[in-house]
Amino acid sequence: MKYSREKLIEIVSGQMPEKRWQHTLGVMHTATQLAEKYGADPVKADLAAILHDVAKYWPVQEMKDVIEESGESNKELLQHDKQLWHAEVGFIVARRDYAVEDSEVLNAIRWHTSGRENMSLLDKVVCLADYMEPGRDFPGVNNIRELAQHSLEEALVAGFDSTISLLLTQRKIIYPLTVLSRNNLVQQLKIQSLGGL
Ligand SMILES: Nc1ncnc2c1ncn2[C@@H]1O[C@H](COP(=O)(O)OP(=O)(O)O)[C@@H](O)[C@H]1O
Repeated sequence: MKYSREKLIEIVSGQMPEKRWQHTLGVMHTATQLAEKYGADPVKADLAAILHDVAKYWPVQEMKDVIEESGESNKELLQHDKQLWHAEVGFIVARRDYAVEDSEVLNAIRWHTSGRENMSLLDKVVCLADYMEPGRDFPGVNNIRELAQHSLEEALVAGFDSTISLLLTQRKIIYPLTVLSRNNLVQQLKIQSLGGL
């Protein structure tokens, strides 16, 4: 890491409006709690949470340039909704500008919006914290918070289902990885329930 936590917070908070920074503070708090509850590393959860939306308010062209110029980015993402780009850009700049080297942290930033198949424990913690931090208010958020008290996977499926349902009502294109991620979690839950028989 290039900066102290305090300095990192100062730099990242300066790149977004106050409201989005309040959301980030909520994600930091919730991600740390979830990490402690489910056995992920709370320090890594906190760092990924600080950086997860770092690029959210970057100009679209700057996000596009970063994705196009990076040797490690998924260029196919540029064919999909711009709203998805900030996670990939966050993943790239976390290493490039802030010298974050931990691949678990980098991946949790990268997959926090779309999810992916076989999400790591830290991916799940950060993605779920993004859905349910205290400042979130959307239909179904309380159900997600309740499910999170006993299962990361149950809560995340409810989170992805709410995103997918909203996109359906808006007749938007669904990024396929989110569907794969959701199905994979449902599969994990099936296996867990068979194990418990
Ligand atoms: N799987 C997806 N496919 C297409 N668009 C998506 C998908 N997931 C999220 N989005 C879009 O990206 C936006 C931002 O997602 P996210 O970063 O999780 O939310 P927020 O801005 O509320 O933190 C969503 O409101 C939605 O419009």
